[in-house]
Amino acid sequence: MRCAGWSRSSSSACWPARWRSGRPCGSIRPRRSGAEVKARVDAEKATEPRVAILLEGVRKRYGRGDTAVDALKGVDMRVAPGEVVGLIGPSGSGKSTLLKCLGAVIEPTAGRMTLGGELIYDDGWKIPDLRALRRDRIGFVFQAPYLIPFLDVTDNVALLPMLAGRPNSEARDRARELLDALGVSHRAKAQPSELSGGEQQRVAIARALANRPPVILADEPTAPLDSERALGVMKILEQMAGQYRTAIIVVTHDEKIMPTFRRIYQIRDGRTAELSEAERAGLARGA
Ligand SMILES: Nc1ncnc2c1ncn2[C@@H]1O[C@H](COP(=O)(O)OP(=O)(O)OP(=O)(O)O)[C@@H](O)[C@H]1O
Repeated sequence: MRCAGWSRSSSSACWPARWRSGRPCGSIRPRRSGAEVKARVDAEKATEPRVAILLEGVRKRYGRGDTAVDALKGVDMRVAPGEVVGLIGPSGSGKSTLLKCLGAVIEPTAGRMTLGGELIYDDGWKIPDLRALRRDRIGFVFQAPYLIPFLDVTDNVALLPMLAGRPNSEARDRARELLDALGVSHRAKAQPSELSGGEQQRVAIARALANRPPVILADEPTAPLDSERALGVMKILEQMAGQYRTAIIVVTHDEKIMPTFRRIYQIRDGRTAELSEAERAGLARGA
């Protein structure tokens, strides 16, 4: 699938001046302890909605008249907070279209979509500010990390919370906590070009989590990686989903990671079906 490059909206003109000047921002505050993080996650768990992503009869028609294409013909899907779900399907089956609808990049034609307990689409958008929805409620992870080359690792992660209006110190604290959780805190001051591919992908995952979105959409996140690294990325996504109660949908063709999913949706000819245990086992064997 083609990636909707994260950097597209990242014109330097709209960034805070302190980044353009290269000066460090925010004060250094002590890291949160593991117990504090756990207490916060437990508190969030107690009040979280039971379904993070609910799609009901989502349809998407491109074009009109004789040339219309019904890419989605009534998609149903349910993902719980903290769950990592696979989405597979042959080329042209509608995977990209589904991610774009869910990511509020394109508008569906009909149906209902609920995200983090909030109805965002019901035969029309229910949210006035789709840009804020994408920035604050949905994290994106792509095949390539798309880190901003002239910001250090911490600023790459802190950027989104700052754009969402968080104070510098809080945004940077959050970045440090995530880099720590992902095992790359020792690279916090490095430039992206100084990182290995695996480290860059971890930073990209930290960035996707930075606004604590209820949902992450991951588009072929392991495609260019060898088996060991691909399984490493999936393990991290699982851990992060559990720790931050984020629902993650992973679009993939990658056979290596099929055994890691407890649930897989298959999209075929614009409709979704959840694979049975036997079908998942068959996929895991490469059958
Ligand atoms: N902008 C568009 N205008 C018209 N038709 C489109 C558009 N985008 C996608 N389609 C069509 O919608 C259908 C689903 O396409 P989509 O890109 O969602 O599939 P996909 O499963 O992501 O495929 P792939 O794995 O090859 O990326 C295809 O028939 C495609 O040709």
